[in-house]
Amino acid sequence: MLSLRPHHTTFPRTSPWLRWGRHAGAAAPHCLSAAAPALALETAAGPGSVSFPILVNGCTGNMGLSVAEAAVLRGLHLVPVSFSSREKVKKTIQVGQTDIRIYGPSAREDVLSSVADEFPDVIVVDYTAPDSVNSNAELYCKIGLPFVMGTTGGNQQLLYKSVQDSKNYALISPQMGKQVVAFVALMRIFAEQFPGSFSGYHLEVLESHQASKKDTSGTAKDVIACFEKLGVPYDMNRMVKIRDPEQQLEMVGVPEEHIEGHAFHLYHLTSADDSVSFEFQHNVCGRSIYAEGTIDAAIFLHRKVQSKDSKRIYNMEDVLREGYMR
Ligand SMILES: NC(=O)C1=CN([C@@H]2O[C@H](COP(=O)(O)OP(=O)(O)OC[C@H]3O[C@@H](n4cnc5c(N)ncnc54)[C@H](O)[C@@H]3O)[C@@H](O)[C@H]2O)C=CC1
Ligand SMILES: O=C(O)C1=N[C@H](C(=O)O)C[C@H](O)C1
Repeated sequence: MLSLRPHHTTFPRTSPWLRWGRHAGAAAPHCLSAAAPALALETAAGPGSVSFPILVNGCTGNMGLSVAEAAVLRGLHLVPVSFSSREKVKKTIQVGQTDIRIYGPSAREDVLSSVADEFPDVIVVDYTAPDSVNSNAELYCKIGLPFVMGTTGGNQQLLYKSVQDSKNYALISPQMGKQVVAFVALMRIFAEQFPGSFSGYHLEVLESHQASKKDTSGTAKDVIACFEKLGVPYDMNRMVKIRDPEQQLEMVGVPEEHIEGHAFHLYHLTSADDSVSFEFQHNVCGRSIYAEGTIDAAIFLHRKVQSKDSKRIYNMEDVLREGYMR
């Protein structure tokens, strides 16, 4: 019998992830192993083939690098510049045949303006840090650079307002993994169809990410918003955030090779009298699902810009609805 009780701050011995963790051996084959060929990325582009310049901001980090590699594999033209939060950085990063020069913050506006002149059809992808979301977005909007914002956190209301006010094009999503996006969409439709249907239920949420993740899962926040509509209030401060590699190995069951890149989420609902329970999980090993989704998002946004679509702000559900769900 599951016994997730309110106000647990640590894992109870009977936590479903502890149970699940015992079967990690069975779960692991579903995850990409570290020895798998570099990303299971197709070289073919999505629906129809297309190529355009793409600038990936945050190439010094894990997601930025994965997206840059995926862009090359999908035949996009990688613009050879990216940025860092640190001023004194004399660095280049090689991705495929391209040497990407990394600039400090003071050069951002000049370099981006030159990029906009040289590559008028460029799409910018941002995978930086939560505290850079708003300032980066404001700059892209000021210069008129369409962007895909994969970075989570920041002030989301302000982010949307910046894009709206500038009439720039943007695709914003804390989750680029298309199958996970479809799951979140399902939860949203569920909540819209049956609001309040889980009134009286109790919700526990656990998320586990690599230790370097600074913020709380943006995806979990979106799913929780659906549970709230279903009638289950939730205090975000109660979310169990696991960043300790030992706990991830022993309790969560993350395969060792993915301790530095995983996103496991568990939502557990219990009825008031404990007689009914529901459990939802979405567990990702590695980053290929996000990198592939991000390239689809960039291709989608490029098409919207080229066709001068009147809608300016998109999310990943828009991408899926237009047939990019492969
Ligand atoms: N939308 C999605 O599907 C996903 C979103 N993310 C989000 O992407 C962001 C980055 O994640 P990771 O790559 O794992 O982090 P990371 O820490 O590996 O990389 C971030 C990089 O950005 C650099 N950076 C920080 N501020 C910057 C700035 N102002 N300008 C340029 N570069 C800057 C850092 O030096 C670092 O190299 C996080 O917010 C994370 O939550 C991560 C995975 C999937
Ligand atoms: O930082 C990550 O790794 C991830 N961040 C996104 C989020 O916060 O929802 C998506 C996924 O969980 C991976």
